[in-house]
Amino acid sequence: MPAVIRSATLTLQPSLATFADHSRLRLFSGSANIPLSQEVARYLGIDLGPMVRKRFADGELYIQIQESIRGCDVYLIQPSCYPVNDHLMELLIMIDACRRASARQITAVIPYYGYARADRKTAGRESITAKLVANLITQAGASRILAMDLHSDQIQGYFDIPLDHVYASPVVLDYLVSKQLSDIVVVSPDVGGVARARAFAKKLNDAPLAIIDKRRQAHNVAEVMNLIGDVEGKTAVLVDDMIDTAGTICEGARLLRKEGARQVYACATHAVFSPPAVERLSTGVFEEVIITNTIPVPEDKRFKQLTILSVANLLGETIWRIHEDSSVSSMFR
Ligand SMILES: Nc1ncnc2c1ncn2[C@@H]1O[C@H](COP(=O)(O)O)[C@@H](O)[C@H]1O
Ligand SMILES: O=P(O)(O)OC[C@H]1O[C@H](OP(=O)(O)OP(=O)(O)O)[C@H](O)[C@@H]1O
Repeated sequence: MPAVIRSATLTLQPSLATFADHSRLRLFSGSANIPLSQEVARYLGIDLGPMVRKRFADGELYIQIQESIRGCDVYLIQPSCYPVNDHLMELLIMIDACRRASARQITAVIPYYGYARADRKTAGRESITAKLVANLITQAGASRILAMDLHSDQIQGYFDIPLDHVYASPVVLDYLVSKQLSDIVVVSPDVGGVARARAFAKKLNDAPLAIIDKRRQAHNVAEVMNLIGDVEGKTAVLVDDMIDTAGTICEGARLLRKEGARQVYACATHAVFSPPAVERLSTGVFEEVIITNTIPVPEDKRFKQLTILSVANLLGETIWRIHEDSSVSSMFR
């Protein structure tokens, strides 16, 4: 089922485009999301750097950068999405290869940060894997990180190297505004997402906010309890960082319908889409499911109500600003 893929309206400032000095800027893509990397490269007006990536007979990975990057500022684009361990290892090997090739600065561009939900101990004898991953990336030789919509803010502090954290919300808001929806109520599908939903509501002319009280009795099992706020007769816009098995967002949508919402939209940055997400999302409970391309969505995971928005321009602009030592936060004001 073809989904609509839309690019953000964001464009390079002409002055930057005209006088762009790309001589020290190098962009390489891991294998996790090559179409996104190509779009970012297009935005920046450069080619992706040549790199050999292959597997030995025993499954071990081999990476070789195929041009000199001595003294260069290198940007490595790799979301650590499924299969997370392979993509993470690939990123680590790419960083190591760049470090040993005398790159001046290595920025790991991680549009989706896997293992982010293991960001604290929720029970005894657990790992804080999000911190372990931060240690691995830093130890491999990254000098800075560019991440998008991290599951929780504390992950920023897991890195002792500079981290730029950007939001996909301008792209999603742009699209939502273009739909001219009326009587919107922004809904957080759980208490953990309230700050994100509140910021979203503020940008939608201070739309009212509702909150769902979600519990998890077991991993990957979402149970919604109560709704705080009024959705009767309104257009409910559920906002989340990711859709994994879609339990959270679908249980939430069902509750909103039960409480009288006229229509329900789902907005999430990261389309993790583990089974049975697609079956759950395509039942018709949603008017539209709006996600971005931080994680590639293969054809067989696309459905009628799905809209994919591109964050490539946003990432490209951020990379340019980092490279130029100009403000990143001013993009979001
Ligand atoms: N990748 C994961 N998928 C599902 N659940 C996960 C994953 N990594 C960690 N978790 C568990 O999620 C909760 C997070 O706790 P909250 O209170 O909802 O923030 C925790 O039980 C993790 O073990
Ligand atoms: O599609 P699903 O399989 O339901 O998973 C996605 C949900 O899981 C995460 O929240 P989490 O349960 O970790 O709660 P939190 O936001 O309160 O940390 C995430 O923020 C989504 O809400």
